[in-house]
Amino acid sequence: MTQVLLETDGLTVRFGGHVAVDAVSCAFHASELTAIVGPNGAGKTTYFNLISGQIPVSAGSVSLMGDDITRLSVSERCKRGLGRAFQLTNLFPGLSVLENVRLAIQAHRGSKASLLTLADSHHAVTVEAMSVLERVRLDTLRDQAVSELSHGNQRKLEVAMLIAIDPKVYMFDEPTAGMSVDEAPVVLDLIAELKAERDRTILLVEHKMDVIRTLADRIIVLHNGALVADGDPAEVMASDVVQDAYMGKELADV
Ligand SMILES: Nc1ncnc2c1ncn2[C@@H]1O[C@H](COP(=O)(O)OP(=O)(O)OP(=O)(O)O)[C@@H](O)[C@H]1O
Repeated sequence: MTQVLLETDGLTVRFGGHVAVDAVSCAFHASELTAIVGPNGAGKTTYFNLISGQIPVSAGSVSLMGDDITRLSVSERCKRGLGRAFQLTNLFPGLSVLENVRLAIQAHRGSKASLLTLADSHHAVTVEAMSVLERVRLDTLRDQAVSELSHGNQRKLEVAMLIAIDPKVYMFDEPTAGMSVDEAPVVLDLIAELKAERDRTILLVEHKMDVIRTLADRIIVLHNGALVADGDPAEVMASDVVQDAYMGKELADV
């Protein structure tokens, strides 16, 4: 088994009396794409929010490459290699496509950029940004203001900005939602490439079964905040527990 990059142990959050994520223990490995599925309100987005630090935990812990990051801020987690698309990297609508990616790269480089001369740094960042934009097929729109992009292209730009900061763990929450049929494959191909090329852990919250079938190495199922199934996609999707969860039946016997 490959290296564990991310792990949650007994991860729990309560909102008043409601347990939205209930003692979820799970390890995620390098080069593995895990789809997180479950019916509406199962706790998938809340589990993501706990991992990325958007909300504090009630109990349990999150570890990244063996380090406990449970008390770290969103930006500290990001610096350590946890990258979440669509919430982490806010777009700057008044700036161009290229400037948005340049800013992501510069923020990621931080003090390292000061080792280069200003002119060299500017050129290097532009070259890197253009290479990322080519990957998401947005290079021809480099000078367009983000506010003028289609919804699908804005989401592709968010993926580009995430690739630019090169995280160890990628978190995607329904990455193709709202995209047209010709836009979605570009993003799905990219996600598949990231796993193969960069040896990264990818977590994907997804409802679309065709996307899960194409990309997932593993599926975990949340139901009423608890982890109720974990394993090979075909077996998990065929299991009684998943059939019951999606049919909204009781899972008292799990
Ligand atoms: N900040 C909050 N305060 C109170 N309850 C919350 C909060 N955030 C989430 N919840 C509740 O926690 C439960 C899990 O919600 P969550 O959005 O994580 O589910 P989900 O599996 O992502 O659903 P969907 O597939 O519809 O996006 C829901 O009952 C939701 O109402």
